[in-house]
Amino acid sequence: MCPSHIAGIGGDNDRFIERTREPTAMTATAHDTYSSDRLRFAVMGAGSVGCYFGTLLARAGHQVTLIGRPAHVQAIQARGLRLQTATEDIHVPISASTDPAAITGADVVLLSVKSTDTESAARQIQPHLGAHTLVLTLQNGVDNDERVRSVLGPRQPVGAAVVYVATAMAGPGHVRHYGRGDLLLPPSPVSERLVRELAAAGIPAQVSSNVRGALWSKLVINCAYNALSAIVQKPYGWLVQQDGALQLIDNLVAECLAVAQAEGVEMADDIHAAVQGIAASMPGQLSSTAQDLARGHPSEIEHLNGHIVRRGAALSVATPVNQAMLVLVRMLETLRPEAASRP
Ligand SMILES: NC(=O)C1=CN([C@@H]2O[C@H](COP(=O)(O)OP(=O)(O)OC[C@H]3O[C@@H](n4cnc5c(N)ncnc54)[C@H](OP(=O)(O)O)[C@@H]3O)[C@@H](O)[C@H]2O)C=CC1
Ligand SMILES: CC(C)(CO)C(=O)C(=O)O
Repeated sequence: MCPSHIAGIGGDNDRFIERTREPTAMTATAHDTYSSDRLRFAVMGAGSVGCYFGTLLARAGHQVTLIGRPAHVQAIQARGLRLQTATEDIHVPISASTDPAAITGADVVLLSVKSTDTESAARQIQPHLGAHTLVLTLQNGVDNDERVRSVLGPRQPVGAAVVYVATAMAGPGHVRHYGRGDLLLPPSPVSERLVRELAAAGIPAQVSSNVRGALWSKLVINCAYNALSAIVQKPYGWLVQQDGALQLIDNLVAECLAVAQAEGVEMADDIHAAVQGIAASMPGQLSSTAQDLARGHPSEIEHLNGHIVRRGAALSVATPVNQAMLVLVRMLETLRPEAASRP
């Protein structure tokens, strides 16, 4: 389901970008310094977020390699990546591979797997990273950068970005964009340059000294709505009209804020306004957790309400309402179609 508030779905005005460049695999170079030309990117996890940002960067002339699953890679190799937005529908030639070794030579790796796959993705790229290569997590959840660091070690540059976008894969090699598309980046030696080059590619970005607070704000929003929307398979506008739902959401938010405070997080936004704003601005939207459950995919719940419950337990903050959401979604996950068909 698309976030109908943000933008209409792009019309089918099939506008194709000419194949001015053949897709090229990233070439192995002595990769201990940033490229003096445009930064070279790799995307680990060519799903909707990675394909969206990767496509804009490739269109702007950056060398970009997508690492993804075979069906997406085959489609991208055959036809380029199809990006459909409210205003355009384009195919962009872009290098794609199923082999993580193809990231060799990247200055920046955009890690855009789901939070459930963070460590395994980090392990797969590790042998192919340059000493200077920045691994930037483009994920929901507040500890992906730490988890990547725990695999790659303290010497590898690693940072978390906050991703404000609404995208979905519509089919192999076909990404749909529904709204926004901006990034908040952590300070790093390459961040100012990244901001400039991202802007030139049509990706608004800012450097923030409080990415953690912004990630936590997103986490609180996710904890407020995602499980609830998943459990009843209903969009946010419907949820908030149900008797008692606003109180339940308030209770979820209060627990999250108590954990955040105990963690010493400086929240980046007026969180109550942000939580209310979601139902008002995305009334027709189902949460990503609801969509994952509906498709029989594992959800990121362990990194949303699950994170609050684990950190709450460690910090002696009670989180019974988040725990209820977590346990209910876990139960629904065990009932998902493929799980049910397993012996
Ligand atoms: N979509 C959105 O609008 C937004 C998403 N986010 C966050 O961004 C992150 C990415 O989300 P999204 O792009 O929607 O997720 P997707 O599931 O669309 O993309 C992740 C892709 O990575 C693939 N993948 C996982 N592990 C590997 C691997 N080792 N090698 C190759 N490919 C791999 C997955 O394949 P498979 O499914 O087969 O495992 C999947 O195709 C999430 O944390 C999400 O919460 C944040 C803001 C908005
Ligand atoms: C902001 C929100 C709640 C929008 O659906 C989201 O991030 C999600 O579904 O995971």
